[in-house]
Amino acid sequence: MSAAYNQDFFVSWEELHRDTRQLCAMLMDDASYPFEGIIAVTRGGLIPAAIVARELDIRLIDTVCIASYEGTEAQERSESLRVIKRAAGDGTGMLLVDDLVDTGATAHKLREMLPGATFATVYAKPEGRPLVDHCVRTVTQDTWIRFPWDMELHFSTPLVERRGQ
Ligand SMILES: O=P(O)(O)OC[C@H]1O[C@H](OP(=O)(O)OP(=O)(O)O)[C@H](O)[C@@H]1O
Repeated sequence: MSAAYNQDFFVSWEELHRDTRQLCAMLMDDASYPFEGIIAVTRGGLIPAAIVARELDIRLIDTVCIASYEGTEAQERSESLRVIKRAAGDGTGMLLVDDLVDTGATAHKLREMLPGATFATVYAKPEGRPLVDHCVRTVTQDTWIRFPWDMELHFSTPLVERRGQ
């Protein structure tokens, strides 16, 4: 974890599912609803996008594929992004879905490429929040969100044993 992150926020599959459904309810009140299709931002947006597609009965799903270079500490986040695949058009009528907006660097690039799209993320941090139209939950900038696909179950030592009491 980078020194800029001081706390973890663990998200279970159930929480992610519930939060994404809540996002869907918000999206149904958006001026652009119903959406013609979804553009999922790989990779983190793929699972929320599948849930949104199910809830909003959307079958047209495109992707925009973005990867981060392993940068030096001095390298700006925006300079470390590499667009592998774009989505068709300018995004008009489409719903962009990602799991998270953090610094906003990815969102900034997406807005440039797809100015017509409505942009939704499940979670947001303050620096990136102004760049998305909808999100369910905001966490502090120093929080690292631990998504369920990055986790695995482990035995948890009882508190008494951990503290040696
Ligand atoms: O607001 P930013 O600081 O740009 O960060 C947000 C982006 O970071 C995560 O993707 P990541 O780069 O970890 O790639 P992945 O989803 O393929 O793992 C997340 O899915 C967003 O796309």
